[in-house]
Amino acid sequence: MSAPPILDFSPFYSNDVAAKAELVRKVKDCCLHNGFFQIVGHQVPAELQTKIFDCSKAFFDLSLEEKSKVNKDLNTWNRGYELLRSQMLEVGTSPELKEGFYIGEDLPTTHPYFIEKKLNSGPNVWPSTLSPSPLSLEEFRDTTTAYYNHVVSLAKDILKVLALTLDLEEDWFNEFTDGAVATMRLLHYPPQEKDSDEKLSRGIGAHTDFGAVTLLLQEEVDGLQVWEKETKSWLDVVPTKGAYVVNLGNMFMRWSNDRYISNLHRVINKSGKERYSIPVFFSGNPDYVINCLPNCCAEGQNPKYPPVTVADCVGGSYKESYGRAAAHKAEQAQKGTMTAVGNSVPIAV
Ligand SMILES: O=C(O)CCC(=O)C(=O)O
Ligand SMILES: [Fe+2]
Repeated sequence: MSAPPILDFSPFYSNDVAAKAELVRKVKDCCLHNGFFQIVGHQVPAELQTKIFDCSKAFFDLSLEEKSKVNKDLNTWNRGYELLRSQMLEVGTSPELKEGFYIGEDLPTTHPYFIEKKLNSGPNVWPSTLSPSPLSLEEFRDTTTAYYNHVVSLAKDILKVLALTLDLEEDWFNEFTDGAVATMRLLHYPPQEKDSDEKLSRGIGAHTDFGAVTLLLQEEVDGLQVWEKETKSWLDVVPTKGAYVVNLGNMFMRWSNDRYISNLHRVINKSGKERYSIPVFFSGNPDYVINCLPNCCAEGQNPKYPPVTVADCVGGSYKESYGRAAAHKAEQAQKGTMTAVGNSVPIAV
């Protein structure tokens, strides 16, 4: 088996019943194998994909002082700038060589999700300048918002296909996708130093994603790798222009009673170039209760996991990973090897 296969998603939008059934079959194979596939033939405009990378570069080119004005530590609902080395997903490695900018649905402070502190919900935060980039702040906001909406809509279409892979009605996930929370992060991975310790250095450490499904757009620089347990090796996911790398998260694996896989992946940027990528994490309606999916538990057997709300399932994983980075940094600071300023990232759920 090689890197995640590239599937043509366009039959989902056509009347070609046979081609759609074939797509469903291929997606199902991937879900059972390692939970990763790539798609082309979606409806996210190529032009928007290019524009959002321009926005991402303009943001990360800002001075640290400017980026720090929208530091995500300044709010508790996971919006804004995440410093280099804030996260540590792989136990035993160094904090990760990446910086990020989090955007979600722009909910007003009067929205019930915000009032009730529901999973990563609240207003977006925006930089106050993009200078010297020629992009205006309005273009930045409009582009990132339009892109986010397109990808969230694609995620819902992918869930329709996932329903079909489980012999369920196409709209089976509607209650889960209505009022869903999804978080997008613009990511920038500076090139790893050539002499950095390979065993410890990570753009993002080996991890599985927390939510239901992740849709990732990579720019042209590679670095993403997916674990293959059969050969115990890391497979490179070479960027394909315009394609989404789609993977199932831990919550979907739990939901399917471990029938479908949430697989390990990581990023090591050895290219010597700046790497940019944009994952969108689709979590679902925070109040929805995840309870073993139909056709995922053998007759007469009990599901492996008790019911859990989306908010508890996804929120718990966030807390754990950021806590790990904070603890590591505190330890380093105590040893006098690193300052502990601005590293802990509390997440409200
Ligand atoms: O940047 C990438 O290619 C992967 C990012 C990722 O795995 C994540 O943010 O969870
Ligand atoms: Fe990931």
